[in-house]
Amino acid sequence: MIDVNIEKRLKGYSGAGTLKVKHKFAAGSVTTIHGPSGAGKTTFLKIVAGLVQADAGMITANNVTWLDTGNKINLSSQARRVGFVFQDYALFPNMSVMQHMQFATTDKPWIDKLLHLGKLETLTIHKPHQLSGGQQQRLAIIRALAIKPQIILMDEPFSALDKAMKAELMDDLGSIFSALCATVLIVSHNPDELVSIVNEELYIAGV
Ligand SMILES: Nc1ncnc2c1ncn2[C@@H]1O[C@H](COP(=O)(O)OP(=O)(O)OP(=O)(O)O)[C@@H](O)[C@H]1O
Repeated sequence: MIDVNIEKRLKGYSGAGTLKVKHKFAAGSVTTIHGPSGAGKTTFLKIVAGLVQADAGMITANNVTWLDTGNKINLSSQARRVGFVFQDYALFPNMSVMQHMQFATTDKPWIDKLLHLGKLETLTIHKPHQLSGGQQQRLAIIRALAIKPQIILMDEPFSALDKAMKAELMDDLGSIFSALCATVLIVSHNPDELVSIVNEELYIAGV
C-alpha cells in the first residue's frame, strides 16, 4: 500500500504550477497514471522514489513513513528500495546485460528467470549500445525487477516494444507482480494497452 499526499511546485516552460497528488494505492494493485504532457507524472514517480524532493506532504508505504515534511522525515531512495523503470532506461553504458543484473542481485535463478522474461538470454555479454531500443527497454524492466521490489514504478515502460512483444511480456509481468505482492504504478500515454494487468487508474490533471 502507498498512501500519498504531496505538493510540488513545478518549473514549467509556460510559467510555474503546482503538482498535487492525494491518493491511496491499494496493496498489490497495479495503477495506470495518465494525464496531459507536462502535468508532472514523471516528477510524481520520482517523488515517490525519493529522487525528487516534494515541497510538502507525506508518503507512507507498507506502513513505513518514507516522507513527512512536517516531521523532517525523508527516507533515502536506497532505503525505499523501489524498482524504477526510467523513461530513458538509465542503463550503464559500460555494463553488459549480465552485469546490470548482477549489480542488482546475486540470486542466479532469479536472474535466469528474468533474462528469459526479457528474451535477453542470448545477449548477456552485450552492452546497451549493442542492443536494439526494445531490448534496452526490456533490460530496464528486468533490471528493475531484480531486487524483488514490493513497490514498482514504471515510466512509459512499453513505448519501444511492438504489439506482439508487449502482449507477451504483459502476461508474464502480471504473474511476477502477483508473486512479489507488488504495488505497481505505471505512467502510460496508452492506458488501453495495459488493461490486462491494470486494475486502478489515477489521472494527474496538470497545473
Ligand atoms: N525537480 C523538478 N522541480 C521542479 N519542476 C520540475 C522538476 N522536474 C521536472 N519539473 C517540471 O515539471 C513539469 C512536468 O514534467 P514531467 O516530466 O513530470 O511531466 P510529465 O507529465 O511526465 O510529462 P510527459 O507526459 O510529457 O512525459 C515540467 O515543466 C518540468 O520542467
